[in-house]
Amino acid sequence: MGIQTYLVGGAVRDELLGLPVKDKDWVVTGATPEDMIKKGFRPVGQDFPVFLHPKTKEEYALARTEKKSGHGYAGFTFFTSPDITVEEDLLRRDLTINAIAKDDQGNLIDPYRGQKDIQKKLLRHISPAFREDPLRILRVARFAARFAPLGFQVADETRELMREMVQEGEAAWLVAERVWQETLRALGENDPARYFFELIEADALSVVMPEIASNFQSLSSVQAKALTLAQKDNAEAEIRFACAVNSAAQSNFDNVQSLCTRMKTPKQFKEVAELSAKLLAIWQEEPFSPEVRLSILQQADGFRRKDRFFLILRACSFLCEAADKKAFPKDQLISDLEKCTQIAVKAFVDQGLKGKELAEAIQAERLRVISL
Ligand SMILES: Nc1ccn([C@@H]2O[C@H](COP(=O)(O)OP(=O)(O)OP(=O)(O)O)[C@@H](O)[C@H]2O)c(=O)n1
Repeated sequence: MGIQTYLVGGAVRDELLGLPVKDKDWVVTGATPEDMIKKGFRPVGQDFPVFLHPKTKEEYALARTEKKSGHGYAGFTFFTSPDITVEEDLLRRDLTINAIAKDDQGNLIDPYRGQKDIQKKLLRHISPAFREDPLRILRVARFAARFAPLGFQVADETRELMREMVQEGEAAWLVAERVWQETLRALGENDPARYFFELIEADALSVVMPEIASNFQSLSSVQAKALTLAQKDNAEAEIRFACAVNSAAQSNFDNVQSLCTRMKTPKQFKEVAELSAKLLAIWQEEPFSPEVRLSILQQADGFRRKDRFFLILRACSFLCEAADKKAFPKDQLISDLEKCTQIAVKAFVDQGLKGKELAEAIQAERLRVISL
């Protein structure tokens, strides 16, 4: 038989979909780790049968079978041997469309009918082994978010299986950091709201992100609409996140805070989400006087954190638009900020003002310029 190399996974899928191919993953059959090292490949990690190509640095994995040995994501043992066929390797994978291989002659090896599912636009699991990895619940939701605009749907039986896994408590084993990683990737997809809807369909959102489960109960929720507006405007991930987690409820601040802390989201995501919720509440509840506008600039630290302030303002705008509320006064606040930043602080210092006095004088001047 000798050593055979196959292109697998996302690269083959994307090629068949006519999409640009990003990462190329390869599977090698008929080889031992020693064979790979002799050919100049570099092993990745200690006991994982994955190697980097000496030139391209692409990943070459020895064909393997996997077996679950515990709960959640940690418990996996795998078995690798030169006898394992590419078909056996494909069987352990998640979705049929991800389980097509291409040999070096260009022939497709498609034992689980991935091409047919590409035609039918179905995200369908390959075998009951799908349930061995709860992360796949999130992956399916993420692939739905990516491919929904191409007309893809999750197959009924896969939805059913995902629901069963959640009922059996499998989703509860997902560590928060993994949930965040998948969620961040999903936020960048073409239909990010679909990710949350698929998790609702599987009854998984209330397990992995209970703090925001109520935000996606309806397809036309404000959060879903805001998230879609943000995506259409190519908005940054922080803005998309702020749209997804926002809620008019008073308990929202605590919810966002606990969600971000639990998932260990980067600081900027937490701050943009919290501050946009805060600014919206101020704007909705108080008259939009120069004093309130100045207080908004200060509370959001717009003077020092201008880039972050713009993210917050855009998140607020999408949320207001989605709620059919009057437009958020983004341009007004930007203009206020510009006027304030033009104040020559030096003139006050030159007058001999210091400390509290200086701060008060600048404050008064800021209020004066934005009231003009
Ligand atoms: N929990 C997982 C992770 C990965 N895979 C398999 O490993 C391949 C490579 O995984 P990955 O690079 O994460 O995904 P891609 O399908 O390449 O998708 P992306 O375009 O998002 O990288 C997948 O196609 C799938 O066959 C899997 O079955 N189960």
